[in-house]
Amino acid sequence: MRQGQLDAETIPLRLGTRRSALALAQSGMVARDITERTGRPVELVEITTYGDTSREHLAQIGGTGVFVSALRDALLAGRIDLAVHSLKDLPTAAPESLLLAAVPPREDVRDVLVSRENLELAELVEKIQDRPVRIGTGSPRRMAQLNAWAREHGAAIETVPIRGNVDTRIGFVHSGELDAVVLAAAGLHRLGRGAEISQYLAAQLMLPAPGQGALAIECRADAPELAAALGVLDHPETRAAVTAERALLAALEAGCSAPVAALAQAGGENELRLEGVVGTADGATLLTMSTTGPLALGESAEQSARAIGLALAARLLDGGAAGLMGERA
Ligand SMILES: NCc1[nH]cc(CCC(=O)O)c1CC(=O)O
Repeated sequence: MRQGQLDAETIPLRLGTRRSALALAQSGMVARDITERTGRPVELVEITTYGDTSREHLAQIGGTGVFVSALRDALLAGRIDLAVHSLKDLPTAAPESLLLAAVPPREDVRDVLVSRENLELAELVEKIQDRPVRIGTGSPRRMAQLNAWAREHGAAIETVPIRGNVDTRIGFVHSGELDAVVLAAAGLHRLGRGAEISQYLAAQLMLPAPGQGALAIECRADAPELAAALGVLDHPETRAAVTAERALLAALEAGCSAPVAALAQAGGENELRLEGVVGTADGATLLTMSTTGPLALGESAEQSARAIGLALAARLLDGGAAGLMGERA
């Protein structure tokens, strides 16, 4: 215990983070933000997760949720006061003992291509005629949409499952093993590596993952005062958007095991427009639907956003999503 510190507000908040460059960058930004906006000092506590050390493919060790559970364990054990996650890695089922204290403003939601000679997708296809264009991604969602694009354009693309941190993935392009990799713009921006982006993929080509580009700041439910203090970092429009996207994902997870993409964006006149894609990883089937609903803020915000996600999920399931097989994005 520190001596002479009677004022709890001067004791640093312990912010749990993964040790990857991206996690440290994200956590550092949130830590600075908290200190700036609440005056409270924050210290980073590095937590090693199984996902950081395992060489197995993500799908084999249960998806990106492995990154989250070690942080949640540390929260529940009282080793840290708050955790920062990439929202897209957060399982849709939240433990009741934890609170989503804040969802800060979203970064760029798009996926991007980092490619050899800085070429765009169409240019790669044009240039490489003697073999399929090799594009690295371990995400069935990205595979589905890349393969659907290839079918539509009569292009030969081979999606190559890869994993690892941003450096490792981009390294496959520099080594010549792959022609391109697909990554989230948000991660590269936060790492200060936006200059390496060869192409921003439009949502019509590559709808992002539910929650992509957004962060989640989580704390224990038995710390309501801390949750309220962290609430100054919350961006209600972003929270509403990711709530709709994640409600859609949760409903589809219950009904099918196909890759899912979803993006909600505030439109004019206080509307939230939600688009969803469900497909097969080979891109042979891609089901795309959208809906709009009220962008409610305040008391009814969560329920209203969830309803939009559930409504679109129901339509997608009706439209055949339930019959699509494959792995989850
Ligand atoms: N699944 C890993 C992951 N989780 C969050 C991001 C990027 C940052 C974000 O989307 O918020 C990434 C890397 C990527 O998909 O390129």
